[in-house]
Amino acid sequence: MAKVFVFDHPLIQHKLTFIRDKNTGTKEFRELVDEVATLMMFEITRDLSLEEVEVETPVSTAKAKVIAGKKLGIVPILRAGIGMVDGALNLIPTAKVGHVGLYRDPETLQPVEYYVKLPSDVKEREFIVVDPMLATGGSAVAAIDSLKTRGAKNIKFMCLIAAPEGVEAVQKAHPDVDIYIAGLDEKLNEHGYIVPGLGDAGDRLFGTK
Ligand SMILES: O=P(O)(O)OC[C@H]1O[C@H](OP(=O)(O)OP(=O)(O)O)[C@H](O)[C@@H]1O
Ligand SMILES: O=c1cc[nH]c(=O)[nH]1
Ligand SMILES: [Mg+2]
Repeated sequence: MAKVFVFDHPLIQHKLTFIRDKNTGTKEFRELVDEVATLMMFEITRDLSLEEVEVETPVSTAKAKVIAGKKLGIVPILRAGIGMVDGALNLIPTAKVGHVGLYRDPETLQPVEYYVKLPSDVKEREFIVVDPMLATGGSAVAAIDSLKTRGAKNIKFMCLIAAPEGVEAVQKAHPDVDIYIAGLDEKLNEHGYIVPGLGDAGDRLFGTK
C-alpha cells in the first residue's frame, strides 16, 4: 500500500495558512505556492541516493558525496499544477517537465483529459506528479494512469491539500504511488470542494474567478 506523508514542517504549515486565507491575493498566493513547493521538494528528495567522489579542497583531498545521477521528471496537472513547477525546479533544476492537461467536469466531477506531453525517456525516469488539490482523486488517478499507460514505472504524487476521499482513491487505484501532502483536510462538500481547503486553486493562482 502506498505511503502517505503529511509534512508537519513549521515553515510549510505557516505558509499553508496564508495560502488558505481568502484575503490572500493572487500575487501572494502564487508566491506562497511556489515557496511551499520548494520546501516540499526538499523533504521528498530526502531519499535520493548518493555516490562517493573525490574533491580537491584548498587544503587536501576529501571523499565527498554527489547525487547518483537519478533521472527525475516533474509532471504538473494543468492548470493549477503549473503553480508548483518552478518551486520544484528550484531544487532539481535538471529535471524534465511533462504536462498532463485535465479539467474536472463541474457536473459529474469526472476528469476530462485534453493534453499530454511527457519526456521521451519516460520509462527511465522517476516522476513527481504535482497538483495543489487532491479532492475526489479523479484527476490524480487519471494523470497517473496516463503516465503509466506511456510506460512510467516510478511515480510519486505531491499536493498542497488533500481530502481523505482523494487519498483513498489514489491508494486504491495506484497502491505503488506514495502521496506527499502539506495539509490533510476534513472532507469534501456537495460540489466536490475540499473543506476547509483553499477554494479553487486554479482560479486563485491565475486570477480567473
Ligand atoms: O481530485 P479531483 O476531484 O479530481 O479535483 C482536483 C482537481 O481539480 C482542480 O482542477 P480543475 O478541474 O479545477 O482544473 P484547473 O486546474 O484547470 O482549474 C485541481 O487543480 C485538481 O486537478
Ligand atoms: O477544493 C478544491 C477541489 C478541487 N479543485 C480545487 O481547486 N479546489
Ligand atoms: Mg480549477
